[in-house]
Amino acid sequence: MTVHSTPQRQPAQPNGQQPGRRAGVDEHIDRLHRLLAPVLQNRESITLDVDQGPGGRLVSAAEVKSPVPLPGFDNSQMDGFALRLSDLVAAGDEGASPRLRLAGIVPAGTAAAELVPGTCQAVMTGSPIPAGADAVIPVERTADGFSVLDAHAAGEHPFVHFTELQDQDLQTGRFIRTAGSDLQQGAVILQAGDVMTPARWGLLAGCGIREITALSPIRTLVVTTGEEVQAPGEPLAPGQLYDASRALIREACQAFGHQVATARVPSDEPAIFIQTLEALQQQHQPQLIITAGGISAGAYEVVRQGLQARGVEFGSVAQQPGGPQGWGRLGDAALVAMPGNPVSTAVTLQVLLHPVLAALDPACPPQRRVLVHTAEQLSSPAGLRQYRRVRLQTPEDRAVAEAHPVGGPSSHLLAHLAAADALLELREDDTEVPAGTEREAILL
Ligand SMILES: Nc1nc2c(c(=O)[nH]1)N[C@H]1C(S)=C(S)[C@@H](COP(=O)(O)OP(=O)(O)OC[C@H]3O[C@@H](n4cnc5c(N)ncnc54)[C@H](O)[C@@H]3O)O[C@H]1N2
Ligand code: MOO
Repeated sequence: MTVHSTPQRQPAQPNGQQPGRRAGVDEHIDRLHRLLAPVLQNRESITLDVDQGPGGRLVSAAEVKSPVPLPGFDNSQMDGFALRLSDLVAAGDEGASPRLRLAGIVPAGTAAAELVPGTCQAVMTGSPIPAGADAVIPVERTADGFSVLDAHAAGEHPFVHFTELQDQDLQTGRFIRTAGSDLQQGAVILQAGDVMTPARWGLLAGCGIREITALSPIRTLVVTTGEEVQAPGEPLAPGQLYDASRALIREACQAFGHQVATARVPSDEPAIFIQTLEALQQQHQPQLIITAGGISAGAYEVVRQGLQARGVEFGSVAQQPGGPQGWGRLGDAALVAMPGNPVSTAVTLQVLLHPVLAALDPACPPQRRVLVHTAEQLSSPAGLRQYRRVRLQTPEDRAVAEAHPVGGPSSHLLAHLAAADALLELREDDTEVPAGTEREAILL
């Protein structure tokens, strides 16, 4: 959505942040948890067509039991001949290689006739096992292979000569996949809260189930702001830049399992911002609203100016990047106002929001943390938890990866963020961190 800016912009009143009072990172995570928990408490469910598949990360809303066993019937694991082992043993009694008459052919997808004693039937992988047969001998263990099928088709009843049989070929049940050996009829195949993996979709379809109910994905509305920010592809006037954060937040939230709508409000006029935001909220009915930009100490802080009057709080978190933060309710939705620098936005998503969503939403994959060793000497401001963009490399003789910084700590270094594979977490009391120090990193 595009809204034209007003020619005269109103400077913001002095920053609403409490000077000197910074919340700790964990304290702010708790705060976001308290904000989001009631909003995400009663999730709606949706009905999904198993054969179509909606895509995305979804979670089952109810238990599902299988109406059928798997396999659904005894069937062959090999292309070969179904027979009764006692017939085979009897046929080889004289020491000669045993032979049995071919009495029928069972293509996959057809019903098998009962096995006549002293005969065998040709079966393909997946063919039903004729009643009375107790093993399948693979076609490779016969003298003439499936050429005997031609003779059978011509109306003859040729012998099948079995050769090079070994002890394991003569085990009862050999190469028969019995009904229910994978799954019993009535067994629970999905619990409420299970994440829908490709194999689970396959299992539902394999059990012939047409519909399931899933938790409705969290609806998230992403709104980027700032008169200087333009949509990719538009011409840039002096001082303007492209909207990187909308794509960045959209993809992160989709990876969290959300259904995402996005908009850009290129107006630094708080009244226009609020009006547009309310229209978007009405249109998309989001449970979570994420804004980016316009919250710090500048003269034109459209998000803070607009939302403070609606009870949204703004303050500082003792982390870098991502210090300035806003949080609150806007009607039925929880709102998280993220700082505008793209790396600050990314750190807010990964460090502050992700653990809260992972705790509250079974569709959200967990944050992945690993222990690493710093590859070089680093410095960090006292009192802040600093997140450095790093590449992880594990030397051949080590078990723990080394974290190599990618660029400096500044929050505009988007290309460096894109080149990193983790956020190295330096602690509040870290000031000079020697190479080889063990710390945690969050995988991106
Ligand atoms: N005097 C102070 N100045 C600043 C402070 C402070 O405490 N005192 N905090 C700094 C920190 S830390 C951050 S982070 C930023 C946060 O600022 P805002 O949230 O108000 O964001 P903006 O000013 O709107 O933008 C900051 C920066 O990011 C660019 N931007 C914004 N939106 C996008 C987007 N969608 N895609 C790409 N880039 C975007 C914008 O052009 C600015 O360069 O404030 C510091 N200043
Ligand atoms: O805390 Mo800001 O996010 O560094 O640039």
